[in-house]
Amino acid sequence: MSLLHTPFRVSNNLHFRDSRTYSNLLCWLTGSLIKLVYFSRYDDSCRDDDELRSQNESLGSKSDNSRPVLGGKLHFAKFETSKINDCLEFIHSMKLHLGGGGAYKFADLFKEKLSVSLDKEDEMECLVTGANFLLKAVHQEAFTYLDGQKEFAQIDPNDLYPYLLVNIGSGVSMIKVDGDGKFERVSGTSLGGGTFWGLGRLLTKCKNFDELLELSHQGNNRVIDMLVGDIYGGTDYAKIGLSATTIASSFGKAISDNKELVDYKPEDISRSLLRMISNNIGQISYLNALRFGLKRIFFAGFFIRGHAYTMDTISVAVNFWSKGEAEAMFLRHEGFLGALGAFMSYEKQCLDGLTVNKIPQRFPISVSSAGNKIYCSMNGKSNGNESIECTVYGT
Ligand SMILES: Nc1ncnc2c1ncn2[C@@H]1O[C@H](COP(=O)(O)OP(=O)(O)OP(=O)(O)O)[C@@H](O)[C@H]1O
Ligand SMILES: CC(C)(CO)[C@@H](O)C(=O)NCCC(=O)O
Repeated sequence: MSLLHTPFRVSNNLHFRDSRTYSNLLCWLTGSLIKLVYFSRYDDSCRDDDELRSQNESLGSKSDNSRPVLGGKLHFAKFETSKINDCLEFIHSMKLHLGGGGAYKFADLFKEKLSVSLDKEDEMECLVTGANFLLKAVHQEAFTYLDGQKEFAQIDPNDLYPYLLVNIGSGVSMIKVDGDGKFERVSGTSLGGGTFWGLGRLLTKCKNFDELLELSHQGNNRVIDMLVGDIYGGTDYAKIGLSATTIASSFGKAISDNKELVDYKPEDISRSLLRMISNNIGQISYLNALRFGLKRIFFAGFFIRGHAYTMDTISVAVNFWSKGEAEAMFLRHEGFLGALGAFMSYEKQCLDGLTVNKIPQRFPISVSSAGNKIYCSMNGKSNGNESIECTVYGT
């Protein structure tokens, strides 16, 4: 694991009752994006402990009157790694940096600008911890997406395992998850989000990822991809189950056309590229699910960005190859699994006996993590900068 791909944790000292705003920052520095997860407590004047405790109890979660309680929110934010200074400025302006421990790639910068050091965490372990936490504790976290239809999945926390977690970051990791802390990275591919963004940047001259993604909306992949119909005179190859519109060869038309790069529209290139990467990931994921008899596949990572065409392509690939047997699911907090997992592991190590409690607004879900009860509810829009409302019980 290169230092650039090392997840870090910036942790401050924890204060209960004696500070009005309590914040605990998790900073996840990997390939392309820096993810931040931090907890901020409500202003004491807005909600008091009794109010939070009774709110939780009225919604079905038990609390212990003898333990201090903090109400607040888990916040999510991301920055491009190249904009590390914006990130540092943000951490500084939000005063998230007080305290800390550890060190690596950006260690000197963090030390110099914020006077904090960084701890190293295991990437796969954090991804799995984050995924398990979200799937068990957060209402409407997982959803299916097919033919433009988004449907939230009802996940029974007692019937979650086993599943395949596919994290699509710069590269792709496929992890078979069997329980809390029980997992195996069974496969991966280097053709991931970095490939889409890297090749896309070179081929279209797009200046940022969002622009490239936006272009793909308007493109037509048939201009560049060679379809079965292009090979079989416009007809299906029904005997082997291929329709005329199936892609026979991604970018295949570029070899036969007497065209140069400038003759292709950037939007068509972007569309073909997105389809190629998404299809390939969907197919490899399904094959791995098949290998281990896994019915559920959860796709995460910032490559997805809640983008309709990406999700649709992955879903179609899983559906096609599994003949409808397996299902692709996506996560609202797709890009924050590692950061959240590191946050959870921080709790395990440093906040012995601490309980994070959800303020369940309508659908309380109780989940046991490291012996603690966790309850969570969501605010804000999916996959952007949003927050999860929490109450925290100290020992
Ligand atoms: N604003 C953005 N800037 C750059 N890439 C973005 C952006 N938004 C989404 N992406 C996509 O997200 C990918 C990175 O995803 P993510 O942050 O989950 O993984 P990573 O941590 O960089 O990579 P890995 O997991 O391989 O270490 C990029 O390769 C790109 O495809
Ligand atoms: C190397 C990591 C784990 C770093 O996040 C990721 O980029 C990845 O899973 N890449 C794919 C490597 C492979 O299995 O071919």
